[in-house]
Amino acid sequence: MKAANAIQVKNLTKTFGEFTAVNNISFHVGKGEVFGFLGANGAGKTTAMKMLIGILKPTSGKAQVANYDITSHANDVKKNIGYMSQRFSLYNDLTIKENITFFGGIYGLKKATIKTKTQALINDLGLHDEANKLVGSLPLGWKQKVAFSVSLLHDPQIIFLDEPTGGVDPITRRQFWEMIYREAHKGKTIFVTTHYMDEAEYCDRVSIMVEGKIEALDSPKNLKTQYKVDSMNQVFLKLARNIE
Ligand SMILES: Nc1ncnc2c1ncn2[C@@H]1O[C@H](COP(=O)(O)OP(=O)(O)OP(=O)(O)O)[C@@H](O)[C@H]1O
Repeated sequence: MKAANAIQVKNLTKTFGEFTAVNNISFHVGKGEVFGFLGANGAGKTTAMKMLIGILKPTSGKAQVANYDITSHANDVKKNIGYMSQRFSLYNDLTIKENITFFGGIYGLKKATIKTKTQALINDLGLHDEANKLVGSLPLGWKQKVAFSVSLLHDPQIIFLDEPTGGVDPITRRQFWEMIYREAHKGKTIFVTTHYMDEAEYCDRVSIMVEGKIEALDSPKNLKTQYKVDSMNQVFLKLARNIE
């Protein structure tokens, strides 16, 4: 497996009883790449992502994340990745500062580092007036921006984002993607699932999962050429919904 890749997946499969949720998928993600992981509801994205972040054991196949085997070195994988999901991110009943301190502690950062990082994060996001407010009182878009920054506190090489912008307005989504690009330019690898096809256009490469299998994988430009359509939305509809 090539060391230059941040993620390397070979014949990864997960079955639940008779049902195959992830069916023999193989792909790689290069360092510093923004990789979109798409699929309709139930296609198997979350199951695949859970295996890659080391919390679900594959039935068969192999994967390396940050050069660690996801089965034999799951704890090393966890230390070297950031994770953020739309469903769970921050504690609503803690302030922004308290959330940063709490997660910094979980990531094993020293007190002084947490203090410096807290200030940097608040400065970067321009959240001086909100730093001592409960996260629950913030608009969703702001929560997600803070959650993304918190997922970066321990300086992970790879960041997994599971529908990070679900339910967020278009302007905030655009700002969120600017944050993603900034991290990619620093050399971080971004693995992101989304249901927004305009966001798929922002990815360097995109894979589309259908019923547990990866049916397409290429840059948005090449996929549009391959499927002879003008948008990623049409590519997705052709594949995931089987519409001709
Ligand atoms: N623990 C489990 N036991 C049995 N079936 C499961 C389990 N986890 C997931 N599945 C099934 O595997 C399939 C893929 O689910 P998964 O959550 O990975 O899809 P997804 O692509 O992430 O969908 P969504 O976009 O809705 O989150 C679904 O049919 C789901 O019901």
